[in-house]
Amino acid sequence: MGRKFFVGGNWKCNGTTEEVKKIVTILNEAKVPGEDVVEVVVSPPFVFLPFVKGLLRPDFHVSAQNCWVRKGGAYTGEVSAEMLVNLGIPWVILGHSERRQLLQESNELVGDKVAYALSQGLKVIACIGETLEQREAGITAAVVAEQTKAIAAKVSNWDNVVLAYEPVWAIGTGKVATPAQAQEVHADLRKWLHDNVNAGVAGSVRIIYGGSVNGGNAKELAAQTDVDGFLVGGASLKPEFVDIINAAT
Ligand SMILES: O=C(COP(=O)(O)O)NO
Repeated sequence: MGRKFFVGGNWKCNGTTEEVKKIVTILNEAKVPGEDVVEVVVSPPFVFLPFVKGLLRPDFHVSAQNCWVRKGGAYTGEVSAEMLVNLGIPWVILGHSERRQLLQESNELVGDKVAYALSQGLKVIACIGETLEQREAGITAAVVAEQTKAIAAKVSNWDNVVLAYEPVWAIGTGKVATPAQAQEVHADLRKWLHDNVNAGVAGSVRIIYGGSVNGGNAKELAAQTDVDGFLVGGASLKPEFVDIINAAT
């Protein structure tokens, strides 16, 4: 396989200057594997991005949590991909379920956002995941395939894409997917990529899991063949984020 382990920390809409300084100090002092083993990307709110980038250790990287779908301009409140590039922010999370649910971001819009961000030179953590109702209805595979298809329809080069499977029912609930549940969906996604994109992309794209990952469950999840890392929410704001990074080894 040879896929480098990836651990993302999605801080969501959290933090004060003091809190951010504390988190970054913990990260800067953390004993973790080298970046040849695990890639660590933390995603503060926009307002803290340059601040965190300036304080964070050089082997960790920063990500935005979203960006606009086209070139900047008369779009009040939006932040463009060009602005992130201008600030030296290399990554962006797109299609997070909280934006799909709360802001009605459609599969097509997410696909367009991913394509535009890549076109501007950003690396993308593209999020997909089913709701509890969809899982209970037995349509998880179809839902995540549809979400991935909308991204694949607009992406020609997957080198700078990490796919994050985040079951909505596991986000912020403490109800983490079992290792078997995560492995099943990740394997389905890798097969979908193999059958609908190509074998090279299927073998190289990192598919990471998000949804109530913590220091206690990360190791077992990381041991799954097709789990290539995590996108961590709540626990990324705590010292246990370091334990999650170390689950890579
Ligand atoms: O939304 C998440 C996961 O959040 P939690 O770890 O808090 O479930 N990652 O983007």
